[in-house]
Parts: sequence; structure tokens; C-alpha cells
Amino acid sequence: MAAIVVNVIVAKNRLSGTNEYYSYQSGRDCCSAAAAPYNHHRNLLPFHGGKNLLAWRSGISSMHLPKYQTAFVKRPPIYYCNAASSTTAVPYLDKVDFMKLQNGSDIRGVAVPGVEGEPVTLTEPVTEAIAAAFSAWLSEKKKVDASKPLKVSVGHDSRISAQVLQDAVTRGVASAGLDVVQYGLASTPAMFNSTLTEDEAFLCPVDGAIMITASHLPFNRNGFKFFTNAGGLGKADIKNILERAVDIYNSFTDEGLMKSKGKASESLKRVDYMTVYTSDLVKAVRKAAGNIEKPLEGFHIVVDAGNGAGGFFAEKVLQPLGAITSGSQFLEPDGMFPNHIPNPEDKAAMKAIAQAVLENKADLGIIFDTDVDRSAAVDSTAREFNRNRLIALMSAIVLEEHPGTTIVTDSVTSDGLTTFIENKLGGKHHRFKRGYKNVIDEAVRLNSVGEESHLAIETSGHGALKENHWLDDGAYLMVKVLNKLASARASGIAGGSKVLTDLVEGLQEPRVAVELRLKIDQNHPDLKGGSFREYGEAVLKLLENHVESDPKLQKAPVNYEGVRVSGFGGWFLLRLSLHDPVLPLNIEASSHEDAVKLGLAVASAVKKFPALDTSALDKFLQTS
Ligand SMILES: O=P(O)(O)OC[C@H]1O[C@H](O)[C@H](O)[C@@H](O)[C@@H]1O
Repeated sequence: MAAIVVNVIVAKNRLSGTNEYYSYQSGRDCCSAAAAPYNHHRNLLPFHGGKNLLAWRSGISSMHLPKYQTAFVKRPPIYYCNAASSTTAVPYLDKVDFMKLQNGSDIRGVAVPGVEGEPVTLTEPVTEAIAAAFSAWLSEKKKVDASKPLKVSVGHDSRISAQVLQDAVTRGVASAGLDVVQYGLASTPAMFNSTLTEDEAFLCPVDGAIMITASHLPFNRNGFKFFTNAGGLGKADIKNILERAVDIYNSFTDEGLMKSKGKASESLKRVDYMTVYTSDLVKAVRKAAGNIEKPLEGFHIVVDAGNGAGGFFAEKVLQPLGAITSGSQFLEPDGMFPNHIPNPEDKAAMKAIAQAVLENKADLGIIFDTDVDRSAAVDSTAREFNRNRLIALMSAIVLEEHPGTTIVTDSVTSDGLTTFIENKLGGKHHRFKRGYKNVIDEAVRLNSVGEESHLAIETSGHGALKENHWLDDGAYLMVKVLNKLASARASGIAGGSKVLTDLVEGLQEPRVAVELRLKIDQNHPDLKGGSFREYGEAVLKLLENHVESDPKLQKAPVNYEGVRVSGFGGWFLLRLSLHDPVLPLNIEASSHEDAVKLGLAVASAVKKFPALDTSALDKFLQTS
């Protein structure tokens, strides 16, 4: 249970039965500040839009925390009158809408209190119930041999709630009778990989894996991704797990919760799995370079991990391969993300790595998102390989190895990319839907019906290759880039990252490329009790009708989501967000004027929907 009393976070420590208060001040300007005294919390410096940040943590090992997160203040307990110990349902557990925690094929929620309007949804008991539900789901999927319990690996990114949630996940899995192997700080792809690795010394392969992450979302969020050796769980399985979690949560008793703590300590093991995973990456580069020990000797490559989990790449992958990594930045895990959002789609993040490359006169820059399933790069002149350019680069590499293969991408890729893949590289571009799971599943499907595909990749920087078990792995994408660098040099081509830049030569890029996100107000009377999805579909239908009656616009002949339209030398796509009550609008054109013409076509349709917040579009149309 968590209650906010005069802005101070009060959280019940279920196991000790006490409530604990913690507050701390955070933000760039206060890294060295100790915890704010209880009476002085109102005087905290403004942070994140002027809000005071107060956060609760318990049981977080200081090992994983940067200096300003370690100074928590413990306050005397307040006892709730209904908090008596019980062997029936636990009375202080909040009512939780588990189904709202589903975010496509992930689970996401708020794990840290203190942000106005964002109450904690991912509490320890909720987490414990979800982990127990996954374990029950897994036991049903796999044939359980009673003499050998199933094994589940658990890892996390750098978020400040990671340790608490890892402990709760451990209790949930153990309470279901499964063994738990904790990896600590890990990447999402490493967790999937642990279901495939054959190495008993590292207790692998595990039967299931749980990654605790909310990718690039703000510090107060967290979530879970689940894997078996068949890949990441899909939407239907996540829904099933959440339904199971409701029942488990509702039948929690104090006694049961105490027992799960005991079981957790009995069935828990810890393993340094990242060593196995990183040595596999190193081996892959060495093999591709003809078994040279240090194929990157002399290359200067800087890494920007954005204070996420990707710092390992410099020391554990690049250095053993001989690369110089000085100037690498934000490698230390810090769940407050004090430098920039760890997201290769973010402009500030790309600017930071580009600057680091120039300052260090490096050959290449590599940047990861928080949990390392996404990545991007910059060449020695600071030219970015992200979004369409990353797809173009990866397509060039993969099509050299597999001529004519189909490249599956998300829906917001540019027309120039299609021309590049099909005319310059001789491949086939299959522009599918947004969502990394969607593109991967589509590539797998194409192969199953006889259409060869070796790469599924999104503009977001998610990418998976057939040769790597369709594992969605930002680090492996970079391994492919490194292979190219190393093999070019082995065949006598000098010039560092120029070999990469040359590979995307000829890719036409639009002068203007924007994404405007139009929010649907779910409480607006115009929804007439319907869902935001139905409302969004109605907007799309009307837009489609408008387009059909306008001779200057042409609907894309093949399109898998939303309304994609060409006109004025550019294109737009309006679609429903995968997760949010939002209609993202992407526009690309060769001039702002043409982009505005496309935007006006959308505006004339969307204006008829009062629950749609079109201010982002209006603002775009007003700028000249
Ligand atoms: O539909 P949107 O709101 O733009 O979100 C789409 C994105 O959602 C998540 O971040 C997924 O990891 C991405 O694979 C996906 O592309």
C-alpha cells in the first residue's frame, strides 16, 4: 500500500509490517545533495517541469545507485488501522486494474511515486503476482518434470526501482515452485539469449526469462518483458498472464507472502550471465573477421549508453576486440538518466553521441537505449545512422550476404528507403506495421510461406536478424556494423567508417520529416461511451474518404495500418498508436510548404473530431 501524506511518500514494507518514508532530491543540479529532511521537502529544487520529486525506495542495494540516490531518510512508522496480520486476503493491498498494465506485448506501469498524476501501479505485491502468473503460464507450456523444477532468469536495466522489483519477481517465481536465477544488470536481448544458451555452468538454458525494464520511458516507470526459447511473449499471452495475476493477487495472504520470501531465498541463484552473452558477441565479430583475435585494433569507437544497461559494450565487447573506447560516455548505470534520454530516436541523444565522436576524433559512435534492444550509430563525420539511415545501412549489409532478400520494416519508413532497397540494393522492401514484435513476426511468417527474409527492423532502432534467432538485439545490430568495418580493413580498404557511409550512398532523404502526435481525450463526450480505438478508427475512415475525393492525393496501394497517402512530392501516414490514445501523424516532404499542404489535407478531416487534440498539427501548420 502506498499513501501520500502531505506530499511525503508513505509505503508499507509488507514483510516487516511497517510503513517507511523516503524522500530525496534529484536532478542534474543536485547530484551531491543528501536526502531532503522531512520537514524541508517543500523546499526541494524544482525538477522535471518544476515538480518536486519525492521517491520511495526500499531494499535497493546502494551498489546499483549513483551517489545521490543512496541517501534515503527512514521515518518512524505510521500504522494503518486495517493493517493487522492475517491468514486471509491481505487487507492493505490496493485494488489494481491489472489489465491496464498491458502495453502491447510488454507490461508497463509506474513503479516510483512522486510524479503528480502518476500513482504507483507496479507495487511489489502486483509484481509478485505477475511473476507467479508467468511461472504458472510457463509450467503449463513446458512439460514439467517434477524432479527438475523449471528455471527462470531475471534481469533488469538501470532503473531506480529495479532492485525492489527484481526481489518481488524472485518471490513470485519461487512461490510458484520454480527456480530463479538472478542476473542483475542485464540487457533485454541477453535475457532472451539465456533461454537459448547451452551452458550448464551458467545454469543455461533457462526455461523462461523476465526482463525488468520500461525501455526509454521516464525514471518512475518500469515493466516486464517475458521470453521463452520461442521468443518474446505476444499480446495474447501477456493478457493471459495478467488474468492469472488477478486471481493470484486476490488470494494473497500475509502467511503466503511470508512463505514466498522463504522460498525465494531457497531457490535463488546468482549468475554473471552477461559474461556469456558478451563473449558470444565478441566471438561473432572474431569469426566474421576470419578468426582474428583483435579485428578492431586501432579503431576508435565511442559508446553512449545513456546511463542505461549498455555500458558493457565498451569494456566487454569493443576492448577485447582491440578497439580504443576512450571518450565513451554515460556508461555507468543511473536510473535518473541525468544526461539524456537513452533513446536513439531522441534528437538530444543523437546530438550527444555525434558530439562525442567529433570531440574524440573517433571512427564511429554507437548509442543504445536503456535495455539495449535498440541502437544507432554515427560515422566519423558525425553523420547519423538512425531511423531510415540505420535501416538502409543494415539492409545494405544483409543484402550483400543474402541478395534479393525481403527487408521487413515498420510503417513509418520513407519512400526513399523503398527506392534505395529495391533499386540500389536489389532487395524487396516490405513495409509492415509499427511495433518490433509485429515486424519480427511478419518476417518469420514470410519465411514460413516461402518468401525469404533475413532482416526485420524498425525506425525506432529495434532490429532482428534471422541468423541471430530473430532476437531483437541492438548490440547484435552493432556487431554486424563492426563486422563490416573489420572485414573492409582486412581486405585492404582504409578510411574507417567511410565504408559504412558509402553503403548508404544514394539514399534519398526528405528535407522535412515530422511526427506529430494527436491525443484523443478519452473522457470527451464525443466518444459517446465508445473506446478511443473506435474513435480513432472513425477519424481514419473520414480521412480516407477525404483522400479518395481529392485528385491531388493518392492512397498507398499496399498499406497495413492507418491511412498512408502520397501527394505534393511527399507522403503522410495517420495511424493509431500501438499503446496510447494517440493518432501519430508522420509527414515527409521535400519542402516545408509541401509538408504543410499534406498537413492541411489531414487537418480538414481531423477537425471534425472534437475529442482529438490537434494542437500539434495546428502549430506545425502555423510555422513557416
Ligand atoms: O505506436 P507508437 O505509440 O508510436 O509506439 C510504437 C512503438 O512502441 C514501442 O516503443 C515499441 O517498442 C516499438 O516497437 C514501437 O514502434
